[in-house]
Amino acid sequence: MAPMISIQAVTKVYQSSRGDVTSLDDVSLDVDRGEFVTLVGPSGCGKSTMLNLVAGLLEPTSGQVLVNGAPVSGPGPDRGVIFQQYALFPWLTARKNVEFGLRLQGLSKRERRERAQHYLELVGLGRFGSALPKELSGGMKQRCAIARAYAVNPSLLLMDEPFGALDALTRVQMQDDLLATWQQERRTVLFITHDVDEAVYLAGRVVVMSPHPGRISDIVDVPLPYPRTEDMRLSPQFAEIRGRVWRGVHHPSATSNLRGDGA
Ligand SMILES: Nc1ncnc2c1ncn2[C@@H]1O[C@H](COP(=O)(O)OP(=O)(O)OP(=O)(O)O)[C@@H](O)[C@H]1O
Repeated sequence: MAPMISIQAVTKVYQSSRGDVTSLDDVSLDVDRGEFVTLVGPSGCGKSTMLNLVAGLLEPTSGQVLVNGAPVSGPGPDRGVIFQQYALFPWLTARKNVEFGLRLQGLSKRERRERAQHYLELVGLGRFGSALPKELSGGMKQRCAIARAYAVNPSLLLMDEPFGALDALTRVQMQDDLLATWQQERRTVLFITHDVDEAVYLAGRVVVMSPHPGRISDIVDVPLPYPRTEDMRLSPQFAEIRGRVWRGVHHPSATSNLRGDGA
């Protein structure tokens, strides 16, 4: 079976007023169905560019991106995208926000309502369907955005720093909530973060990127089972994996020779 995502020798060059900027340089990556992969790296290493290429919001300069075996030629309902800013419609209730994407799928009013309720419950907002976004906390808004993305039943979730605007405690809670949701309805997830701890805690595989030009400098397996727990987060094994990812992010030249050695 084809991998869910196949990024094949992709280079992306932006034309800007300051000349050409090579954002991604000959990057290849396959992600299997049901995998949770995090992308981590310093600012400007091309994480968002990579996610937007998979989302179909950008086109590669060379190389190709396949989703489910087919070349990406634009956005589609098979891919749900969640950005740092919650992007909820402020004039719609939480339920109507979740229902919004379902209208395009031609579901009846009753089906839309049931599906929205199911996903609101899945993210712990079952009792907040009639609340407006301004009545929800930052974490609740982001859970609502996740419910909306899940409800359209995408096979792939693309998340660009979704917890970046949240305080540290809410963030940890959101990580557990997201993993719980993912374990129940296993979608493939590509998740961008600056936070090394978050990258390791969530992922089955961490892809470490380095900038100028953007490349993959290391790929680190996280062999910890799900569900992930606080004890795991505080374990020596976690510390060891985090150490390797940390070095990859902060001292990219030291780890770049690891690439491809399967270590
Ligand atoms: N529209 C654009 N025009 C010109 N250059 C761009 C454009 N978008 C991104 N870039 C450049 O491409 C490089 C990669 O940007 P990208 O946003 O993908 O990185 P990132 O790793 O997601 O960064 P951050 O973590 O800060 O969001 C950067 O050098 C950036 O300045």
